[in-house]
Amino acid sequence: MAFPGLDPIEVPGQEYAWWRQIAQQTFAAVDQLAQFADFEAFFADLYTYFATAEPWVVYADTRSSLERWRSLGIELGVLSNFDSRLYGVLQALQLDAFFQSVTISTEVGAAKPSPAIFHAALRKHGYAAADAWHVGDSRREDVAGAKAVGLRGIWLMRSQPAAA
Ligand SMILES: O=C(O)COP(=O)(O)O
Repeated sequence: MAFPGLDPIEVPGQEYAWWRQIAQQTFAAVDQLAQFADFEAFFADLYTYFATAEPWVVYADTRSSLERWRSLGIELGVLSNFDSRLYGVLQALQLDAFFQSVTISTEVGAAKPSPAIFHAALRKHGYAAADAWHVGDSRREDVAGAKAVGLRGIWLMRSQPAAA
Protein backbone atom coordinates (compact mmCIF):
# COMPACT_ATOMS: atom_id res chain seq x y z
CA MET A 1 0.00 0.00 0.00
CA ALA A 2 1.36 3.43 -0.89
CA PHE A 3 -0.05 6.86 -1.65
CA PRO A 4 2.59 8.69 -3.69
CA GLY A 5 2.63 12.44 -3.10
CA LEU A 6 0.08 12.35 -0.29
CA ASP A 7 0.54 14.86 2.52
CA PRO A 8 1.90 12.79 5.46
CA ILE A 9 -0.83 14.11 7.70
CA GLU A 10 -3.39 12.36 5.51
CA VAL A 11 -1.64 8.98 5.47
CA PRO A 12 -3.34 7.38 8.51
CA GLY A 13 -6.78 8.25 7.17
CA GLN A 14 -5.97 6.82 3.77
CA GLU A 15 -4.57 3.65 5.32
CA TYR A 16 -7.81 3.20 7.21
CA ALA A 17 -9.90 3.81 4.10
CA TRP A 18 -7.79 1.36 2.07
CA TRP A 19 -8.24 -1.47 4.56
CA ARG A 20 -11.92 -0.61 5.05
CA GLN A 21 -12.48 -1.05 1.34
CA ILE A 22 -10.67 -4.40 1.35
CA ALA A 23 -12.79 -5.62 4.26
CA GLN A 24 -16.01 -4.40 2.69
CA GLN A 25 -15.21 -5.99 -0.68
CA THR A 26 -14.23 -9.24 1.03
CA PHE A 27 -17.48 -9.57 2.95
CA ALA A 28 -19.48 -8.46 -0.09
CA ALA A 29 -17.76 -11.08 -2.27
CA VAL A 30 -19.10 -13.84 -0.02
CA ASP A 31 -22.49 -12.15 0.42
CA GLN A 32 -21.97 -11.45 4.10
CA LEU A 33 -22.19 -7.67 4.31
CA ALA A 34 -25.82 -7.79 5.38
CA GLN A 35 -24.92 -9.61 8.61
CA PHE A 36 -23.47 -6.38 10.02
CA ALA A 37 -25.94 -4.07 11.71
CA ASP A 38 -23.18 -1.45 11.72
CA PHE A 39 -20.29 -2.28 9.39
CA GLU A 40 -18.51 1.00 10.19
CA ALA A 41 -18.42 0.20 13.91
CA PHE A 42 -17.33 -3.38 13.21
CA PHE A 43 -14.52 -2.23 10.97
CA ALA A 44 -13.35 0.45 13.43
CA ASP A 45 -12.99 -2.26 16.09
CA LEU A 46 -11.27 -4.64 13.68
CA TYR A 47 -8.77 -1.98 12.63
CA THR A 48 -7.96 -1.14 16.24
CA TYR A 49 -7.63 -4.82 17.13
CA PHE A 50 -4.89 -5.29 14.53
CA ALA A 51 -2.96 -2.42 16.10
CA THR A 52 -2.56 -4.52 19.26
CA ALA A 53 -0.37 -7.57 19.95
CA GLU A 54 -3.32 -9.91 20.28
CA PRO A 55 -3.97 -11.07 16.69
CA TRP A 56 -0.28 -11.41 15.82
CA VAL A 57 1.86 -14.47 16.42
CA VAL A 58 5.65 -14.30 16.54
CA TYR A 59 7.37 -17.37 15.08
CA ALA A 60 9.27 -19.44 17.64
CA ASP A 61 12.63 -18.72 16.03
CA THR A 62 12.13 -15.00 15.52
CA ARG A 63 13.29 -13.58 18.84
CA SER A 64 16.32 -15.87 19.10
CA SER A 65 17.36 -14.98 15.54
CA LEU A 66 17.04 -11.27 16.26
CA GLU A 67 19.03 -11.68 19.46
CA ARG A 68 21.75 -13.55 17.64
CA TRP A 69 22.02 -10.99 14.87
CA ARG A 70 22.09 -8.20 17.44
CA SER A 71 24.88 -9.97 19.35
CA LEU A 72 26.85 -10.19 16.11
CA GLY A 73 26.54 -6.42 15.72
CA ILE A 74 24.31 -6.64 12.66
CA GLU A 75 22.10 -3.58 12.17
CA LEU A 76 18.48 -4.49 11.64
CA GLY A 77 15.62 -2.64 10.00
CA VAL A 78 12.02 -3.42 9.21
CA LEU A 79 10.87 -2.73 5.66
CA SER A 80 7.14 -3.24 5.32
CA ASN A 81 4.17 -2.75 3.05
CA PHE A 82 1.88 -2.81 6.10
CA ASP A 83 0.87 0.55 7.59
CA SER A 84 1.53 2.99 10.43
CA ARG A 85 0.08 0.57 12.98
CA LEU A 86 3.34 -1.34 12.63
CA TYR A 87 5.10 0.92 15.16
CA GLY A 88 2.60 0.08 17.88
CA VAL A 89 2.51 -3.60 16.94
CA LEU A 90 6.30 -3.90 17.19
CA GLN A 91 6.20 -2.19 20.58
CA ALA A 92 3.35 -4.32 21.84
CA LEU A 93 5.21 -7.47 20.78
CA GLN A 94 8.41 -6.12 22.38
CA LEU A 95 10.27 -6.39 19.10
CA ASP A 96 10.87 -2.69 18.46
CA ALA A 97 14.16 -2.51 20.37
CA PHE A 98 15.80 -4.89 17.90
CA PHE A 99 15.47 -2.52 14.98
CA GLN A 100 17.43 0.62 14.20
CA SER A 101 14.95 1.61 11.52
CA VAL A 102 11.38 1.02 10.45
CA THR A 103 10.47 1.91 6.87
CA ILE A 104 6.82 1.72 5.88
CA SER A 105 5.52 1.97 2.32
CA THR A 106 2.82 4.49 3.14
CA GLU A 107 5.38 6.85 4.62
CA VAL A 108 7.79 6.51 1.69
CA GLY A 109 5.04 6.74 -0.91
CA ALA A 110 6.28 3.56 -2.59
CA ALA A 111 5.70 -0.10 -1.75
CA LYS A 112 7.93 -3.12 -2.28
CA PRO A 113 9.05 -4.10 -4.91
CA SER A 114 9.58 -0.44 -5.84
CA PRO A 115 13.29 0.49 -5.63
CA ALA A 116 12.35 3.70 -3.79
CA ILE A 117 11.44 1.97 -0.54
CA PHE A 118 14.65 -0.09 -0.50
CA HIS A 119 16.69 3.05 -1.12
CA ALA A 120 14.82 4.88 1.66
CA ALA A 121 15.69 2.10 4.12
CA LEU A 122 19.33 1.92 3.00
CA ARG A 123 19.73 5.68 3.49
CA LYS A 124 18.69 5.35 7.13
CA HIS A 125 21.57 2.95 7.73
CA GLY A 126 24.08 4.63 5.47
CA TYR A 127 24.88 1.38 3.71
CA ALA A 128 25.36 0.63 0.05
CA ALA A 129 22.95 -1.94 -1.36
CA ALA A 130 25.76 -4.43 -1.86
CA ASP A 131 26.44 -4.41 1.89
CA ALA A 132 22.89 -5.22 2.96
CA TRP A 133 20.58 -8.21 2.94
CA HIS A 134 16.81 -8.19 2.78
CA VAL A 135 14.85 -11.15 4.15
CA GLY A 136 11.18 -11.57 3.28
CA ASP A 137 8.39 -14.00 2.51
CA SER A 138 7.41 -12.70 -0.92
CA ARG A 139 9.44 -13.70 -3.94
CA ARG A 140 8.19 -10.75 -5.93
CA GLU A 141 8.07 -7.96 -3.34
CA ASP A 142 11.01 -9.00 -1.18
CA VAL A 143 13.43 -11.13 -3.15
CA ALA A 144 13.04 -9.69 -6.64
CA GLY A 145 12.59 -6.17 -5.26
CA ALA A 146 15.77 -6.41 -3.21
CA LYS A 147 17.83 -7.94 -6.02
CA ALA A 148 16.71 -5.27 -8.45
CA VAL A 149 18.45 -2.61 -6.36
CA GLY A 150 21.55 -4.69 -5.67
CA LEU A 151 20.74 -6.03 -2.22
CA ARG A 152 21.03 -9.69 -1.43
CA GLY A 153 17.44 -10.94 -1.37
CA ILE A 154 16.69 -13.89 0.88
CA TRP A 155 13.41 -15.74 0.60
CA LEU A 156 12.07 -16.86 3.97
CA MET A 157 9.79 -19.72 3.05
CA ARG A 158 7.80 -20.94 6.03
CA SER A 159 6.17 -24.32 5.56
CA GLN A 160 4.14 -24.12 8.78
CA PRO A 161 2.05 -21.28 10.17
CA ALA A 162 3.28 -19.83 13.47
CA ALA A 163 1.86 -21.72 16.44
CA ALA A 164 -0.64 -19.54 18.28
O1 LIG B 1 1.35 -8.23 4.07
C1 LIG B 1 1.46 -7.06 4.49
O2 LIG B 1 0.49 -6.33 4.76
C2 LIG B 1 2.85 -6.49 4.67
O3 LIG B 1 3.83 -7.45 4.52
P1 LIG B 1 5.34 -6.99 4.68
O4 LIG B 1 5.45 -6.41 6.07
O5 LIG B 1 6.12 -8.26 4.52
O6 LIG B 1 5.61 -5.99 3.63
